[in-house]
Amino acid sequence: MSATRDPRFAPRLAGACIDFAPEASCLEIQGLSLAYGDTPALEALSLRVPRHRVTAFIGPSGCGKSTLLRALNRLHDLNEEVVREGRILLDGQDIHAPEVSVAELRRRVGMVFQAPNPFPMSIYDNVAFGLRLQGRVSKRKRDDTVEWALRSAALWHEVKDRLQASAWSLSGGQQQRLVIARTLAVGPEVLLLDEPASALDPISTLKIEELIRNLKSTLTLVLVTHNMQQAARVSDYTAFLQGGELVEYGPTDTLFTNPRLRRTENYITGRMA
Ligand SMILES: Nc1ncnc2c1ncn2[C@@H]1O[C@H](COP(=O)(O)OP(=O)(O)OP(=O)(O)O)[C@@H](O)[C@H]1O
Repeated sequence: MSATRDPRFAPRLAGACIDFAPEASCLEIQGLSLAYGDTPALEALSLRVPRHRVTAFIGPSGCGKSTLLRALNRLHDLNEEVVREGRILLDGQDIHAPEVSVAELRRRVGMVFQAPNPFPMSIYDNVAFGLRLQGRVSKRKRDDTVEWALRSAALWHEVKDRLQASAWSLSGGQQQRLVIARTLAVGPEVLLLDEPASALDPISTLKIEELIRNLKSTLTLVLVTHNMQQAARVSDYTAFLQGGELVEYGPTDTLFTNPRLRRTENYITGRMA
């Protein structure tokens, strides 16, 4: 489905930022400011992330892309230096509300990092890991879910005959797809991807990009990338950040071909590192 054919996704421009109807939004960031001690990293940032779309965060090094992504599943909770203001809503619920379980939030909002990080165990056990933590699941159900997750991560055909082999025997690209399968196995609604292909060769990168495009039929995806061609290839919407601020947010094709602000244009045409 095209990003613009669904009327809920019709652009509502406010300045240089698109907005979505609340019912079309999966995540809503409201006035989020975040500092590491005295050093501000995000400044009163507001945006809605549309459901079942790929949204890319781009911007120069240090602009706050990863900080923002990590805030979406509360990865800053253990950093006592971090000071936060503002709210993040997942399906309308404040993710910092006292009744929210962080473990359940992280099940619903999965995260994949730059370097593949499979656990030191078999391929099967990696994917089954989260299911085992969830408690009693029959072996039959576990086997079915492991197969489903590996198929969804486009890895099943490469590993189905060696599920008991060590995950570390896989190539880097296969390991990253295994990590995605491990995340999918617990049934997330959102997948956060922090430079998921930057450590991979070009063919593995294309496989991850194809996977991201395919997963949006069932998931909401948010991608941090340094690679503007990658953002252009896989995302429906792009948010450009600079100095911790949201500068421009719009449909990816518009933002790359006809940005509304000079700051965005300077960045995407390479006039700024
Ligand atoms: N754990 C931390 N402690 C202190 N400062 C941090 C921490 N993590 C990030 N920062 C600072 O916060 C700012 C934003 O960093 P962040 O990693 O979010 O940027 P980024 O856009 O993802 O950068 P890059 O593209 O280089 O990964 C930077 O000034 C960075 O130095």
